[in-house]
Amino acid sequence: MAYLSHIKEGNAAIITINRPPANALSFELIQEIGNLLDQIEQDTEVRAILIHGEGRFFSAGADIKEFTEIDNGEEFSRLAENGQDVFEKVENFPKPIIAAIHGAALGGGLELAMSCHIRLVSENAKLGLPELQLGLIPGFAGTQRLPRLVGTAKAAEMLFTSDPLSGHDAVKWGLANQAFPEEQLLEKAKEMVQKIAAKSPIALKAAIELLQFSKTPHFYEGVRQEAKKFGFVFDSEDGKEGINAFLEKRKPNFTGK
Ligand SMILES: C/C=C/C(=O)SCCNC(=O)CCNC(=O)[C@H](O)C(C)(C)COP(=O)(O)OP(=O)(O)OC[C@H]1O[C@@H](n2cnc3c(N)ncnc32)[C@H](O)[C@@H]1OP(=O)(O)O
Repeated sequence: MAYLSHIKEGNAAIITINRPPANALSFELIQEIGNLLDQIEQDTEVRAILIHGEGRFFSAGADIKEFTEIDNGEEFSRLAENGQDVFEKVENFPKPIIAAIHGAALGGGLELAMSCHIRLVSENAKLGLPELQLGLIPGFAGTQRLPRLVGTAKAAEMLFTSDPLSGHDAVKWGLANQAFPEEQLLEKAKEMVQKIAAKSPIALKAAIELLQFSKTPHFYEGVRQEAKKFGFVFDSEDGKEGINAFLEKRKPNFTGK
């Protein structure tokens, strides 16, 4: 089943995520992102990429329904490592990737968006890492990428409260580059991707490689620790309670076990 499609417009590739109802990032969809990027990397006609979501949201995060198929924390840690690897490929991709975010980019959806080089948002979009609401923590490098963008204090507030930022506030905090009324977002994002695609692919690749040096060895150690702790919290009773509460559409009752 293909949840991603792409079309070429000039020297840009426009990727659409289409997995109703919420573009939740299933294991399969995350693999598809990696595979499609491998394909696009070889396509010399494509010099810049735009990724956006079909339907109501950019992406509401990892597929919480699939979490119930996972038996133990170790498997959950592997799920995190796999997502981290694909999103690292996104951030290291030799051609610029813009995320156009409407509706919501939550959890893994925001982690995907944060691994893109540029984020354009609709003013009313919701951007957040609400995993603690599920008794979990982010697992696709969100604990490391969010503070790089918004600072540690704001990242702590967003993690601890699970409250998302509006698109407007995401720009204020440096999480997004620019905000537009939702009906203009795609058009504005397409204008930007075409502007970037007109640049030298050699210079773009060099600029991306240089931007990666802002990631210190601590970033990679933090990402490794995140995957470990992602599995650890999954094994707690609170982790099960949070996931069940979401699926049963009720508030979780966390006991600290
Ligand atoms: C390592 C990474 C970890 C993670 O990413 S963990 C996941 C983090 N994400 C979240 O916790 C977000 C969860 N979703 C929500 O908070 C809400 O949803 C929204 C704010 C996105 C939308 O709310 P509303 O407009 O009231 O719609 P609705 O009825 O809640 O959702 C529509 C349908 O979409 C499904 N859905 C939403 N998010 C997810 C998801 N992350 N995984 C799987 N399904 C999801 C729902 O269940 C429902 O489906 P149905 O109509 O069949 O009841």
